[in-house]
Amino acid sequence: MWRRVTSVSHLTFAHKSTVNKNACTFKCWESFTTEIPRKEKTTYQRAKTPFITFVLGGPGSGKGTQCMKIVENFGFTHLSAGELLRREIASNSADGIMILNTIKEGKIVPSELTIKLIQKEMELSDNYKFLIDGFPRSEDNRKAFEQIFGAEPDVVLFFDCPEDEMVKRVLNRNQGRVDDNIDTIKKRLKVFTALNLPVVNHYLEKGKLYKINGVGTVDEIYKQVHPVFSSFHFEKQVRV
Ligand SMILES: Nc1ncnc2c1ncn2[C@@H]1O[C@H](COP(=O)(O)OP(=O)(O)O)[C@@H](O)[C@H]1O
Ligand SMILES: Nc1ccn([C@@H]2O[C@H](COP(=O)(O)OP(=O)(O)O)[C@@H](O)[C@H]2O)c(=O)n1
Ligand SMILES: [Mg+2]
Repeated sequence: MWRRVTSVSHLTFAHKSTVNKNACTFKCWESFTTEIPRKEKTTYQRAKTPFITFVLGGPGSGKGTQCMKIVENFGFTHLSAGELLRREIASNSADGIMILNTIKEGKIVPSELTIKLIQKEMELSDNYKFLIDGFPRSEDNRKAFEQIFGAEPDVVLFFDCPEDEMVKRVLNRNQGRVDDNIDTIKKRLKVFTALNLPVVNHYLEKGKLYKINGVGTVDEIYKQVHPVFSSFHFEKQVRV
């Protein structure tokens, strides 16, 4: 478990919101104080100011691979939206069949459902630095997140990779995923172009986007990623 040792004056991350400050003050407070063991609430949870990174890019662009390196180097908690949805399918939840069919078709699961899964993981975490990988995948995802969390990301990484390279990587991924076949990949690429690129452009206009060239070795790509995070001052943490 990680605990921040410096004192923090912000009780919520309302200061980051340009969307709905009241919603943020209320909803984020509520969000980070539910389902947390009582003794944690007053000390650590109050001090937590989330640092949110969205990780965008087409299927196979290397999001998950680079997230692992960011976790190793900067102590982020990695939340893959796709992984959370696959876990939901595996748990035989009421939404499982619908999620499975949506993923097989390369389409986007309703935003509220994905956000609920992300929010639950954030509540359960002792960390304050989050990599939200594969989200938002559409303007609807993005707007729903802003509405529910009342906050925007601090950083948005976008892995820019040519389609033929992404297809090659996905077909070699060998993780037994139902959507890693050529038919579904073609659909996912279409959905990516139509729905994800507007999100990329939104964050570009807001000055939050870090566009990374997704071609090269894993280490070559990480060399572009590392400076994005080393330019931020993260507060010291100690293990307790
Ligand atoms: N720079 C790279 N060069 C070659 N293969 C890569 C690179 N980065 C990741 N891969 C491989 O490509 C596949 C897709 O990478 P992944 O990180 O799962 O992408 P995404 O999460 O964007 O779909 C994986 O099998 C991974 O090991
Ligand atoms: N925000 C999200 C993320 C993923 N998904 C679904 O989950 C699938 C797999 O997402 P993923 O992020 O694991 O896929 P990769 O880009 O890592 O290959 C997507 O193609 C969508 O069908 C979604 O509906 N909404
Ligand atoms: Mg992935």
